[in-house]
Amino acid sequence: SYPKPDQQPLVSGNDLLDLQLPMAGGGVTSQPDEEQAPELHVDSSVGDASKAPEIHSNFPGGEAEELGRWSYEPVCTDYFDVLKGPLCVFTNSSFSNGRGISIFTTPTIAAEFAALLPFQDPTALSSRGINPPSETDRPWQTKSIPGKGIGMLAKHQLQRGDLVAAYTPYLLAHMENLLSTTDRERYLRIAIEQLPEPSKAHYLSLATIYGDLNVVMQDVVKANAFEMQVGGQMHLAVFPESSRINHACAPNSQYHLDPTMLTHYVYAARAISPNEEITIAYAPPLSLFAERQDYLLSTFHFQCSCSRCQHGLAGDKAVSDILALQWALGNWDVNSTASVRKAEMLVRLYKEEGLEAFIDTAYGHAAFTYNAVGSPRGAKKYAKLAAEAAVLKYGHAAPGLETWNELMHDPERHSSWRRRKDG
Ligand SMILES: C[S@@+](CC[C@H](N)C(=O)[O-])C[C@H]1O[C@@H](n2cnc3c(N)ncnc32)[C@H](O)[C@@H]1O
Repeated sequence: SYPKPDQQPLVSGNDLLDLQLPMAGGGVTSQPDEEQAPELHVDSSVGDASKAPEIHSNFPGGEAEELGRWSYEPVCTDYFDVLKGPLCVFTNSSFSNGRGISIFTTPTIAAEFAALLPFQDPTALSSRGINPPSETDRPWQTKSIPGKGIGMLAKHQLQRGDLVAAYTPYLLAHMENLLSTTDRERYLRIAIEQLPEPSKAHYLSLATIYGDLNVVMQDVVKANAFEMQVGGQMHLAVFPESSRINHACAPNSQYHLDPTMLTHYVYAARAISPNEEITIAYAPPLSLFAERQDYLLSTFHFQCSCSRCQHGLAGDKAVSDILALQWALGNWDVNSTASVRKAEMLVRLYKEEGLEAFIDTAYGHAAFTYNAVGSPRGAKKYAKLAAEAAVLKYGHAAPGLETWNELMHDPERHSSWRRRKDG
């Protein structure tokens, strides 16, 4: 069956700050949860800094060669039983031609980071077009947008599938709830201070939610971080260039993260005109108007006035129609009302609602539905589209690719073949 397409939410569900900051607010940004993909069912308060513990280095081992790949001796917290180690700041200033990277994590996980290709091969990122150094190599520029702060605009025409941005983070921070806000701020400050000067200044120029200088390092994380899992542990990552991409409920772009390359990719999900704003979804696209508004207001402190939100409650009809169609198409019981007409309607609704960034779900349902009524032509067509859409959304390790391949090349062998009598 086609595995669940969890969408990487923009910044994530960690409650850094939330437990301890005296302000109201939601969690660190989280990428919108994706609607379940088709599945074939056969049967502290911000305290006085003087009270913060002395920061000391207790990096286990500490041998020169062990430290060699980090530009500074790691600065560590006390040992945490639950982590089986301390949390330390690891900085590599020469990472990606002097862009730099700081990681706040355990020494064990830091060793896993250090084993990744971008740390091992200095050309691994540049040879793949990641972190392009020159502005002329970028298809985007930034501009102040009324009511939204800074935004990212297309410099020229882009087509669906075109790469918009591919960048590594300046900061990766273990998603823990062990430190007080004050202590965490001290370590994150060291992480940012140790970056090369332009990167540090770039980090500090990014948007914040609260605007409280006492917690500015975490505030930037809250407004800009995405979740990235490395070493079996979720980390929050700040990708400064892509951080300028504002939200829309019908976004023209989609992003995914590749933890092996430590890279955040953004692709055009539909045609984008020159000077059009590039947008991604911070909120789950198939949630209702009020739910999206609540989420964006509580988590990011802004009121969304995007095209879908301007339709307000009227747009909810399309959401419930989409959900109802997906439910019907995912029902494999004998009494199912699934049909190719419904599958085509689902694809059309995704396009009409501007949800091309999430259309893999609709294409997947259509591929199964055509195959289930014994139409290999329709199954192949939609399996190909589902595969392309899944790669755009998840990258080359997208879930379900094997299924789409099988349906593309040998639909009759797939368990959905002729599973429904008529369409
Ligand atoms: C990741 S940043 C995006 C870039 C940001 N505009 C900047 O100036 O750097 C997230 C913040 O941008 C603003 N933002 C993003 N999308 C928005 C939208 N659709 N309408 C209004 N503000 C938005 C909010 O202040 C949000 O907390």
